[in-house]
Amino acid sequence: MEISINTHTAEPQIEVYADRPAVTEAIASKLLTVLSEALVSQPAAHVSLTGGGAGIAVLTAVKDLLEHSTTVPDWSAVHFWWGDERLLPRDDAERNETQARQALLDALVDEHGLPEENIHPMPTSEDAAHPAAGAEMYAQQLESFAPEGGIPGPHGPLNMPAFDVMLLGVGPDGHINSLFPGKDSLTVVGQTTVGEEDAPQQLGPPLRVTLTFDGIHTAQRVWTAVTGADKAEAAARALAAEPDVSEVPAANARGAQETVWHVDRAAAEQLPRV
Ligand SMILES: O=C(O)[C@H](O)[C@@H](O)[C@H](O)[C@H](O)COP(=O)(O)O
Repeated sequence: MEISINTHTAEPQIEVYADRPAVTEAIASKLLTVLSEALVSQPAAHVSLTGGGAGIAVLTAVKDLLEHSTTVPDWSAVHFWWGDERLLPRDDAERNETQARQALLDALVDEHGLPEENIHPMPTSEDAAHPAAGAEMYAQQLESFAPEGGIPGPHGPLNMPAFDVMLLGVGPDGHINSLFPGKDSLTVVGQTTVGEEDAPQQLGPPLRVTLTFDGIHTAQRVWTAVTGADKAEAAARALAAEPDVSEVPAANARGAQETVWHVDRAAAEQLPRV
């Protein structure tokens, strides 16, 4: 199964920072700016969140920045979605939703005017009996925020909101969201979400819901947060010339208008173009 990069998306730009705090502060600051600017000409802005250490650290950095930043979006017009989730009970500590609420979203709701209904978590194990059902439920939620006619994608229009920013972490094996090397989910086209029954054991709970590559590629901006020496090989493989996406899904972490890899020095160690 060889999968190529979707070349109708933006070539990756690489930004190297000293360490994880520098990566997460930079992303947090850009996020506040991009959302504020988007809301000048749009009624709403949509952000897709991710899990993992770096993804959650970005949210903590946003919360820290709120204390002294003068560039702050109108949170009542910002919607938060997820790129992947574990099919676990509501409030389970391993859910990306639970971690994101603790890191940032609870504070935005309690103190900064984010309406609870603007938070769009992926289904829990109470909501959906299995990942395929959860994926279908989330596809319907996404569809209810789709612009008329959907968003153009390489395999036809997709019914989902246009994400202004999609945050992604990258696993040491090169996965993004819950798109893991060698899995059938990588070949799914023309739909926004897919279920994963068998995430690699060492990466936590096996039952997942994830956006597809097509779903990721509709995002205007895709920003990765990649830190630590254990990510150096995955980053180098993803950013090498002509990678096989089925072996390193992160090679296809690309946005419609902008793709930025935010890496710290340790993760950049093996990059060909830095
Ligand atoms: O649900 C998840 O686990 C994530 O969405 C996953 O794709 C994560 O972003 C990577 O595994 C990187 O995680 P780290 O930043 O912890 O390495």
